[in-house]
Amino acid sequence: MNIHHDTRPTLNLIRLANGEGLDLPTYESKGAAGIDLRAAVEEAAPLTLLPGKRALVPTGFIFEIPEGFEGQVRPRSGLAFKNGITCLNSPGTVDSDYRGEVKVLLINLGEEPFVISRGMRIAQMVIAPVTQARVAEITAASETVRGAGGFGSTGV
Ligand SMILES: O=c1ccn([C@H]2C[C@H](O)[C@@H](COP(=O)(O)OP(=O)(O)OP(=O)(O)O)O2)c(=O)[nH]1
Ligand SMILES: [Mg+2]
Repeated sequence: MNIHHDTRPTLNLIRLANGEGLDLPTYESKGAAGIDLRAAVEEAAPLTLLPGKRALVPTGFIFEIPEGFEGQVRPRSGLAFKNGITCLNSPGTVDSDYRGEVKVLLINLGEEPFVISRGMRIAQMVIAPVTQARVAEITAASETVRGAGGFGSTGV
């Protein structure tokens, strides 16, 4: 007998009033890395993002990111390629202790106005493990071959 345990961490979602009727955010293909996030703007009031402008777009859900993980809010490449729409703070960080609505900070880097309608898939969230380091102040850095060289110090 084969017993398969689902070892994936659980992502609890809480639907907010503005998320009523929206599809549950989900992986759109079997191997998708990100969960697509949908715009919870009002049906009757699509959001027009003018060139160069930004907007914080609601998703209609609280995501309870499991402890030891983060949610990375990333752009969708199709919107970026076709319309110049991206996430200004990419990748956005959703902390595991955040209990507010997940929002997406979109910016229009294209040349045309972009209309965001209710339910449009505007970004994706990748659930990724994080390590919290123990922070310790010391007085001198240890020596390495690289030393302070950076920002192209090894050539092109
Ligand atoms: O794209 C994003 C980025 C952040 N957040 C939420 C979840 C995250 O846990 C919280 C804080 O984000 P961050 O730490 O990046 O922003 P901050 O400017 O440091 O705000 P805070 O002082 O609240 O930590 O805002 C989103 O909903 N979407
Ligand atoms: Mg912060």
